Formats: sequence, C-alpha cells, structure tokens
Amino acid sequence: MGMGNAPVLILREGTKRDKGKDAQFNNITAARTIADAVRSSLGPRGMDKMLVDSIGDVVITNDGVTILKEMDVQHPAAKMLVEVAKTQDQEVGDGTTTSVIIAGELLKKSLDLIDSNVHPTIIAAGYRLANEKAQEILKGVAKKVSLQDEALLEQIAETSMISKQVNSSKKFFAKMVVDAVKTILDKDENGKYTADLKNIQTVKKAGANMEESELVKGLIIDKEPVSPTMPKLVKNAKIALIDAAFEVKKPEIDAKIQITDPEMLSKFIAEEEKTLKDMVDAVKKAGANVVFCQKGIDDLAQHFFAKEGIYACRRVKKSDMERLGKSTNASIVSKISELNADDLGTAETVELKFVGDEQMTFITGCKDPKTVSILVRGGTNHVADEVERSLVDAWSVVKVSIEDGMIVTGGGSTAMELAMGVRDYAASVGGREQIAIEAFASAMEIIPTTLAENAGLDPINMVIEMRKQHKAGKKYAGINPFTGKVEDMMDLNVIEPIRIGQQAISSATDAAVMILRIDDVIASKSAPAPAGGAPGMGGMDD
Ligand SMILES: Nc1ncnc2c1ncn2[C@@H]1O[C@H](COP(=O)(O)OP(=O)(O)O)[C@@H](O)[C@H]1O
Ligand SMILES: [Mg+2]
Repeated sequence: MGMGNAPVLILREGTKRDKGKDAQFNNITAARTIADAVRSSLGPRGMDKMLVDSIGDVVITNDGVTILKEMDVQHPAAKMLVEVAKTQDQEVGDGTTTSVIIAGELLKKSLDLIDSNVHPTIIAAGYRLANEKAQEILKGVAKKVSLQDEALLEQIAETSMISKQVNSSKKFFAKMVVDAVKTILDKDENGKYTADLKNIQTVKKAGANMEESELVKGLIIDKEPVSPTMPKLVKNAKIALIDAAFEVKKPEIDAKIQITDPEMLSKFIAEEEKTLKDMVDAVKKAGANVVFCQKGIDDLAQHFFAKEGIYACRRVKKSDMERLGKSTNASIVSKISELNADDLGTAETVELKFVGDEQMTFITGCKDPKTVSILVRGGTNHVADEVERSLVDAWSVVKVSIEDGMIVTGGGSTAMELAMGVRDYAASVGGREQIAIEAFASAMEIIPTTLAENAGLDPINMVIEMRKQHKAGKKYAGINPFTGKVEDMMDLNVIEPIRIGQQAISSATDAAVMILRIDDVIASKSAPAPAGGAPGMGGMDD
C-alpha cells in the first residue's frame, strides 16, 4: 500500500474525541446536571443539602456556591457552571443558585434550538443581544436606595436570609449586618461609597443560641493573657505588636557550656534573667501596657510582665497581628530592644471576656474604627458555620446595595419583567436571531418556575398568573412561597440589590455562549472522563 493512503495519526492513541452535535449534547447535558443539582435549594422554601466529603465531614447548606464547591465536579463543561457560581460569589456574594439555574436553562433552551437546526453561533449571537437588552431593562425597573434608608437596607439583608436556617432570627441579624457595613464604609474622592468586606471579621463559637451572636466595633482575638495574674481589663491601651520571642536563645546544638562551679551557674542564670528583664523593660519603657506577641513568651518573662501589670498574649496569628496593626495603628516590631513609643497602637479598652467557657480578648475603641468583628454563635458547629455563611450573603447584599444605590424586587418578579421585555425586543430584531432571543426570554421564567416548584405549587399556573398580572402593569408581581399566591413583592419587602441580577444574567450568558461554541472536545487519555464515560474501566496497571 502506498504511503499516500495511510491514515495520518495526529492524536495519541486513546484520545477521546466528540465532534459536532455529540460534543454539544454532552457538554450541555453535563452543565445541566450541575444546574439540576442546586435547583431544589432556590428560594425561601428551598431545601438544604447535606454534603459528605471523602473523609466524612458534613456540611449542611442551601448556599449554591458552597454546594458546588463541595461537589467534586470533573466534567470540563460542568466546571464552567461552577465557575459561574464562584464569580457570582466573588462579585456579589449572593445569587449563586440563581446564576447557575439561569445558565442551565439557557443551555436547555439552546439544545431545543440545535435540534431544530439553528446553528450554535446564531444562538450565541442572539443570547448576547438578549443579555444586553436584559441589562437595560433591569436598570429601567430598578429603584434607588440610599445610605439613609436604613429600614430598606435591613429589608435587603432579610431577603437574603429568608431561605436560610437563620430565617427565624433575620431581623436580629439584619440590624447587625447593616450596622457592620455602615461602620466600615469608605467614601472616595467622587463621593462614592465603597465597603471593603475584609474589614469584617468573624469569630465562631458553638454552644449558644444564634441570637447571642454579637457585633463588636473593634477586634476579637481568640487568645487570653499568658498569666492569670495579669489584668483582665486595660483602659487607654498602648499596644505593642512584637514579632520576636521573649525567650533567651538556646545555645546551638553543638555548643556545650561547661559549668564547673556553682558560682558560674548562678551567674549564668542571672544573665538569662537579666536578658528577659531587659526585654520586658524595653516594652515598659516604650510605654506599652498591652503586648501581642507572634512568638513565645518565657515563664520568667511572663512573670515580669505580670508584675508590671502588662497584658500579654503569645503566639498570636500573623493575620491577627496585621489586623491589630491596621486598626490600632501600631507597627509590628521584630527587634524588642528597638521598640519605641511611635510603634505603639492605641485602643480605648483591651478586655478579657468569656465566650462560652473560653476566654477571648476584645479590643474596642480603636484609632481606626473601620474594623468590626462579629462573634458568631450557634447551637452546634454546623449551625454556626451556616450562620456565618448567611451573614456573608447578608452583608454582601447590603454592601452592593449601598455601592450601586439600586434595588429590584425578588420572588421572580424582575425575572418576569425581563422575560416580557426581551420577548418584545425579539420581535423588533427579527432575522435568525429572533428565535434565540425568544428562547432567552423564556429562560428567565425559570426563576419564578423554580420558586413555585420548590414551594410545592403548580409552576405552570403560577407563571401564567404572573404573566397576566405583569401584562396588566403589575411589575412587582411575584411568587409568595408562603401563601402560594402571586403578590406584590414591593409590598412584601422582598428586595434585592440590582447587582445580583446583572451579574447572574451576564455570567450565565457568558458560560452558555462559551459552552455552545464548542463543537469539538479532544480529551487526552489522562483527562477525566466526560459525562457518560464509565469510570474504572481501565486495566489494573493503568
Ligand atoms: N419572601 C420571599 N418571597 C418570594 N421570593 C423570595 C423571598 N425571599 C427570597 N426570595 C427569592 O429567592 C431567591 C433566592 O434564593 P436563594 O436560595 O437565596 O438563592 P441564591 O443562591 O440565588 O441567592 C430569589 O429569587 C429571591 O427573590
Ligand atoms: Mg440568596
């Protein structure tokens, strides 16, 4: 046989290749599996999921991004949907389930179109146009919110907590969260507010009712002073941050010290004592009455500190040291003898307080008050963890509402406005994209549909009723999962920051378009098997 007829192998043997509709079908199916996994957790009547990892640790949550992070997703297209949730989490902090459900629905609709021979690039183009229109409509239906609308801001925080275990205490936490965000707020040159959420710290401790959680305007350090004879409360604290040990350096391994007579021994001990005394004196001379040390504090040094009435903690975490530095305006010093008054930070009080049966150090009245700590309580560790996750959602929505100054109503009401607006727009575009834009419009209805489903309602009837009311101009009509009726979400105070929808729709569109445009999947032998590939089929020596 002549060379010209031999097949040219450009891919390694064992490479799996899916082309054309097969590739699209597989990718879309895998991505939709992800959306289906989180669907039942959407909304106030959504269910929680219990996730058990390979070593048996349990997480109970209905937070979309947490569910997806815990699932060990392998398929590349499915991973893109996990990315959608992560982006939503980073950019907004809430709406992760929503974003994934929308992406899944856009893909589902596109599969129908592909089946009826609409080319994926046309679908992608239509989705992009529809997304732009949707963003415009969102701004049109949004209402303004300002920093002074405290009740409204609390309402936004409450909406984000309705579907969580913290629901029964949402009023309590909403007040706390709005207070926290307002405290850390910054204003830039243009008068625009920004909130850096890194300035909110949480300290978790199980063993108490969640309403015993506490907002502290300052810092909580999970440490107690090294000696019980030290003061429990220091007012007008002058704080030294030391990144060095209050210990005498042990001699090198091979340097033996020969002690030949008792006089020499006592001299040696006296010297060690003097070194430690000098260290403590250096702190005292600088004027400090509180010391946070990142390293160890020798017993004798502890004794000297206690005698001077200095509050000293050892082995403080580096991240805590940095936070302390920032909020008390102290510099971290790594040479004790060089510590001076300028390096010290200040706070009105440093106090040892009981949290459950443990004691922690509370630093309040700081120089820069733009740091707050929330002491998170819950009956068990699982509850405390879920309280913390809910607080993160809540302060995130308050933050973005203040930053953007715009809100929309939830319960599927805004999604329905988008569905109707985008559908109208489709007709005006015409051409081959029209059908894709219409599909995008219908995909928006997945939000009220899922909310209805999760509340045990008939989704079709509910959506028809909503369409009717929206056509009649009731743009806040949405699903009330508690009464099972279509009601005015503005009246019910179901309010969300506009950024949830903006981000969810644009990243869902991006992901859908990206997945749609793939028509060739080339997986090397070692790559994880795409959906459908049976695992464990390889030989023993694989
Ligand atoms: N009281 C309520 N009535 C109707 N819908 C609500 C209510 N509270 C929240 N929702 C809706 O629930 C959805 C959010 O559910 P959630 O489980 O928090 O998912 P996500 O991860 O997307 O934030 C939003 O569509 C929101 O409008
Ligand atoms: Mg939410």
